[in-house]
Amino acid sequence: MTAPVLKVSALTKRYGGVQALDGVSFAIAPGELLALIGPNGAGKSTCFNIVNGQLRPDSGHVRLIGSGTAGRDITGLAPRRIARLGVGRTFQVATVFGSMTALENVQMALIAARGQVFGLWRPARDLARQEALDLLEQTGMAAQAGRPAASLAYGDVKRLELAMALAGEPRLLLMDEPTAGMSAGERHDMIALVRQLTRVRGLAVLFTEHSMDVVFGHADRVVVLARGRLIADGSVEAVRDDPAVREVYLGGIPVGGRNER
Ligand SMILES: Nc1ncnc2c1ncn2[C@@H]1O[C@H](COP(=O)(O)OP(=O)(O)OP(=O)(O)O)[C@@H](O)[C@H]1O
Repeated sequence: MTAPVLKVSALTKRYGGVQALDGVSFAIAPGELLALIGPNGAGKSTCFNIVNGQLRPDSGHVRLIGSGTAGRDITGLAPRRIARLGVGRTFQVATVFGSMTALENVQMALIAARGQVFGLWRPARDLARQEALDLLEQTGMAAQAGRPAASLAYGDVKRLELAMALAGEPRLLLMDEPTAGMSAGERHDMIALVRQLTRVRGLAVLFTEHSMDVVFGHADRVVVLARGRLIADGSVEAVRDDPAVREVYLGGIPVGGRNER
């Protein structure tokens, strides 16, 4: 693997009597599309929330690695600080402002990412306009720029959310079930777009996903959690054929052999 952008080492997290994470370690490289999968309750959300600072692990570390550095320990930093260091996130339920247009939503995201302040001498509608249009173009949303977000189709809202996440110029993007609620065609289009963005921008994407067709059709690598433990980390082919994955994750059913959870 090329030098990673992020490394998690020996993460553990317990909620009362539940061991949600138990010594989980993996890394992700620039330009890589890495799927984090596992059955319900495996620890995926806990892992995400630790990486972006919403949760503090009981032990273990998250390191963000810059070019030529051994890595900055970001464990337990506030989510806002982690975001500013280059870790973005999209959520299962999209977070856009319905009454604002798609363009205004992305402008807001750009302004917020830069910590810019509205000036009385300059109308807000002009701020970051071209950059916002560029991001809408990159996410296939240029034609929808002037439409209120509330009037957009579901798949387009998810694209808009992606454009907004890119406004922070992340080096790593965490995507929580990016294709949840989509039809098979929409799922394919969405993940193909994400795939393209990883290639063009050198962006690393860590995503959780229940649709096995998305994971095994598009990911570069797959990390599998089961009851808080990492049971596999490898290529799509290696993970699909891994007996431990078949047994623990899908009870012996060939992984990727069905489309839905
Ligand atoms: N706040 C909490 N308090 C107590 N237990 C929790 C809490 N959050 C998660 N858990 C438990 O920790 C374990 C891991 O949960 P987590 O949500 O990380 O799994 P997941 O893989 O994201 O599951 P899903 O696919 O269902 O979203 C589960 O057993 C869950 O019930």
